[in-house]
Amino acid sequence: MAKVIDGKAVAASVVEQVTAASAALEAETGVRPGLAVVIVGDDPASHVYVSSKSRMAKQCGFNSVQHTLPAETTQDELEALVASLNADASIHGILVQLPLPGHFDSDAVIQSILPEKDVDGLHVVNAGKLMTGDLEGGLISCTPAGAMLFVRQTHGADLSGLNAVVIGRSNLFGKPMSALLLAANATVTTAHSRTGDLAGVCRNADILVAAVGRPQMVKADWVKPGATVIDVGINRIDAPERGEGKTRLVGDVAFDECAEVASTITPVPGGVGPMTIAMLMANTVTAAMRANGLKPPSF
Ligand SMILES: Nc1nc2c(c(=O)[nH]1)N[C@@H](CN(C=O)c1ccc(C(=O)N[C@@H](CCC(=O)O)C(=O)O)cc1)CN2
Repeated sequence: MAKVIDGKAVAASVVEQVTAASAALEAETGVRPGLAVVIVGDDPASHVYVSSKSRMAKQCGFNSVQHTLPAETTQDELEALVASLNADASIHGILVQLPLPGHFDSDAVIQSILPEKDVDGLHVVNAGKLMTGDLEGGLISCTPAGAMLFVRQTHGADLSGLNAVVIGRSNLFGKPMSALLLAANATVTTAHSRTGDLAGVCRNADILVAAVGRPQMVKADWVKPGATVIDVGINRIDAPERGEGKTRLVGDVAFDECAEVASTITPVPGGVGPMTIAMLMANTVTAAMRANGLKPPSF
């Protein structure tokens, strides 16, 4: 049976470090890190995530501001709000919860955030810094940064000689995850829905990262014996065994069978998910410290 990574415990230790850094910043400069979270529309899951972000920001000692906008908000109105947050010196981090309702040009909204306040790490300036191996100068997308912390805790900082396969090529996760693994010297394959013999490609991975959004797609015979398996999927499926109409969360990995083959594996829930919010806090204190001429700790 594989070692199961406790994402909640790792996230709690990141939050503890962030809280200490936030207190130190306030003691030295009188400035509290400010995080503005913007949500548009009624998506229930997004509202749960945003509430958790605002709550966690307060717990870290931040000035936490939430803007809740109706689904009918226009592109111009949303970009005007971002512009006002860009100009607000008390706000060091801006996050626009995704997905936005269908009528928005999400990329234009993200690119309107100042790169130094882009705590989601999605602005082209931050994505470009990551791509060119500048891991200290920009802000790194939260979920891949959290997943990478698990990889570092398992394999150390240098992944020379290891094959890593990332299934998924989104800007939010797959591309930055591949870039982080490459920067740590892994030999990286970014696989996706058009990859031929996906199972065979995955079987070559010492580190297998699944972010496809298809419940329990990765099976035991896709996993190299002794591999590290990181599951980024969050899928809600029917769970009639729990009663009529009940559901449960599963990842992109068939956990029970893959745990028999892997040496280390993340669960869903309680694996990568909690790291997303913890690393958002880390990015916010990082942005606030930089804005005040201080060197942030590395998380
Ligand atoms: N602007 C952004 N939008 C979205 C991001 C993001 O990083 N930036 N990521 C996801 C949603 N997300 C945060 O926003 C998020 C997803 C999951 C979790 C989490 O802790 N999951 C738990 C299970 C939660 C549950 O019970 O439903 C877990 O995996 O243990 C936190 C944050 C899309 N949008």
